[in-house]
Amino acid sequence: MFELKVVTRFAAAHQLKMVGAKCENLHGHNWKIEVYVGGKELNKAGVLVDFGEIKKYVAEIMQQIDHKFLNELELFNDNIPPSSENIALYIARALQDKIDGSIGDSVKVTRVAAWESEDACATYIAD
Ligand SMILES: Nc1nc2c(c(=O)[nH]1)N=C([C@H](O)[C@H](O)COP(=O)(O)OP(=O)(O)OP(=O)(O)O)CN2
Ligand SMILES: [Zn+2]
Repeated sequence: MFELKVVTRFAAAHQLKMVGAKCENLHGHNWKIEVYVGGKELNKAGVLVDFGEIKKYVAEIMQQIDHKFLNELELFNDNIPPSSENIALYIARALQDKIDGSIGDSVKVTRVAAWESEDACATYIAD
């Protein structure tokens, strides 16, 4: 098994109702996102998938959330609040959709880590 990692960043605002009172106030973060994809077979170029292809898809996904008020996006709601956990889950699903539609099922998103500060990170690990 091979695993690749691509790192990106986005800035956004959010409010979270279910955690400490401080987080109920409108505030923002500069999230650092680590995306991992894995697979067993290398192509003729000797790579699992071109880093550039994954970077392109991740950049497209970032456009949906960068510099947005996340609570107002259709991606999130009261049942799916824009926590770092749900942000990681959204990115994982959106990236897998793009991979399925282009590369095929030889490459899977294995993990997405969403760092909302230097010392706090939520990771979604695919089944
Ligand atoms: N499991 C999660 N816990 C929290 C999340 C989250 O997404 N998943 N998010 C928040 C809020 O976004 C909040 O803005 C962060 O609060 P906090 O951790 O307190 O951030 P600080 O940088 O201010 O850290 P201090 O240690 O309080 O200085 C909260 N929890
Ligand atoms: Zn926050």
